Amino acid sequence: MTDETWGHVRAELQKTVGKNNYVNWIEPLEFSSLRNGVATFFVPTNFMGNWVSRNFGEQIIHLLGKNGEAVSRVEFTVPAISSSRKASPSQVPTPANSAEGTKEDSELPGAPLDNRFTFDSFVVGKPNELAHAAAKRVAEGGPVTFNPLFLYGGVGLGKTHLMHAIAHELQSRSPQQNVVYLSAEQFMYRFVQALRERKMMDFKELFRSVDILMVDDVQFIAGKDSTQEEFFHTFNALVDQNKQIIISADRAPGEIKGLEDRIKSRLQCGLVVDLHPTDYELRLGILQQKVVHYRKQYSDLVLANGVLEFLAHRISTNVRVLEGALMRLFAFASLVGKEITLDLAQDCLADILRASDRKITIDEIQRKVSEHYNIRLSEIIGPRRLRTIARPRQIAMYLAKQLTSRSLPEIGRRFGGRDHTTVMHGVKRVEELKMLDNQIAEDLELLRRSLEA
Ligand SMILES: Nc1ncnc2c1ncn2[C@@H]1O[C@H](COP(=O)(O)OP(=O)(O)OP(=O)(O)O)[C@@H](O)[C@H]1O
Repeated sequence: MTDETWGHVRAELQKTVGKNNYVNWIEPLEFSSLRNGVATFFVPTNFMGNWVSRNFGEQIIHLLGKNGEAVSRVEFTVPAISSSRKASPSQVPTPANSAEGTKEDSELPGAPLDNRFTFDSFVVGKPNELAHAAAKRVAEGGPVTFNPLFLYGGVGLGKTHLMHAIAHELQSRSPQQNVVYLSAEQFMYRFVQALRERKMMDFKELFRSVDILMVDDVQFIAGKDSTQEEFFHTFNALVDQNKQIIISADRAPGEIKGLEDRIKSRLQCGLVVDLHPTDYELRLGILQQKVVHYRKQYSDLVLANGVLEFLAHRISTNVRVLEGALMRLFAFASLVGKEITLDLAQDCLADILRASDRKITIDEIQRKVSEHYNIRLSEIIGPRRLRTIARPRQIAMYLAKQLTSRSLPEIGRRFGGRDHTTVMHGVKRVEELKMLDNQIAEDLELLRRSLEA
C-alpha cells in the first residue's frame, strides 16, 4: 500500500468520524507495512492502538478495501522508543487535561476523551442504572462524597463510556479543573518512561497535581509490583487532598488476583458499583439510539421492521459486539445496495450470531407455544389449518426465526416438513400482526421472556 492510498483513506475517515476523533485517533496513526492482508500501523501507545482497533478497525479495513487494498486485519504497534521514532508534537493526541496544554507533550499524563461518550449518548436501563446514577453524582462536582468511585463490570458494558461522560461534564462545568483520564496500562507506560528517563519527581508531581483522576481497567496493574506501589502512593496522595478518584475494572476489587491487599482495601473504601450484563430492553434501546446515526450516514438504506429486535435478542455478548454488528450490517447493505432485512442480517452476521447463540431450540419454542395457547404439541407440527392452531404455529415459526440461527428451510422441516415459503409467509404475517394486535404483541413478549429465562 502506498502512503497515497492511506492518505485517501484518512481523508474519507476525516469525513465520517468527526473532527475530534480524527485529530485524536486517526491523525497519529502512521502506516508501517502491508503483508499477507495484514496492515500494520504505528501508534504512540498500546492503549491508543487498542482503542483505534476497537472503534475504527472495521471502518479502516472497509475503506482500505474500497481503495483497492485487500486487507483482512489491521494491527497497531508501538514503535521501539528511540529519539528518531518519537512522535512529533502534532502526532500526540489532545490530552484529557486541557489545562496542561502548555506543558511538553511527553509530560502530559492524560489520554484523549472520546467525544461520543457522553451522558446524552448513554442509554440507561435496569442493569446500569445505579452505575449511571453514581457517575452523574460525581459529574456534578462539589464536595467529594465517595472516594473512589469504583465501576466494574464485564467487557464492553459501558465503563469507559461512563468515565468519559463524567470527564466531559466536569470539564464543561469547571474548565479550570485538571481532569485526567487514562488507562492503567497507560499509567504504567508513563511510570516506566519516567523511571527510564529518570524523571520520577516530575511524574509524581504531575499526578499529584490533578484534581480528578480516572484510571480505566485497573486490573491491568495486578501482578506488576512497582506500578502498583506507585499507583498506591498516587492514590493516597490524592485522597488525602480530597481529590476525586474514579476507577474501573472488569471485576470487583476483592476479586482482582495479584492486586495487593492494601490497594484492594483502598479501592473498597468508596462506592463500588457494578454494571450488570445488558438485558433485552437495554440492548434494544442502545440499538435504537445508534441507528439514528447510521440512518443519517446511509440515508438511502431501508431498515426492515424487526431487525433491531432480532439483533437485541440474539447478540447479548456485549454492547461493543452489538455496535460492531450494526455497523457491519449498514456497511454491508450499502456495499451490496440492499434493504436491511432479517435474512441479510443472518447472512452478514453469521459468525457473530453463532458466537452469541443462546441455544434456544425449536423443540423448546414449539413446546412453550403449545402450552401458552393450550393446544397439543402434535398440532403445532401437524397439517390442520384451523385459525386457533395455524396462528400459534406461525407464532412459533416467527420465534424460531428470531431466536435461533436456523434457516427458513430448516424451520420448515421441523414444522412437519413445510416449505420455506410457508415459513416466510408465517413470519411476515406475525410481524404485521405484532403492529396491529396488542394481544399478539403481548403474547410474543411473554413467550420470548420465558424462552430466554
Ligand atoms: N448504556 C450504553 N449506552 C450507549 N452505549 C453504550 C452503553 N454501554 C456501552 N455502550 C457502548 O459500547 C461500547 C463499549 O463500551 P465501553 O468501551 O465503555 O465498555 P467497557 O465496559 O469500558 O469495556 P472494556 O471492559 O473492554 O474496557 C462503546 O462504544 C460504548 O459507547
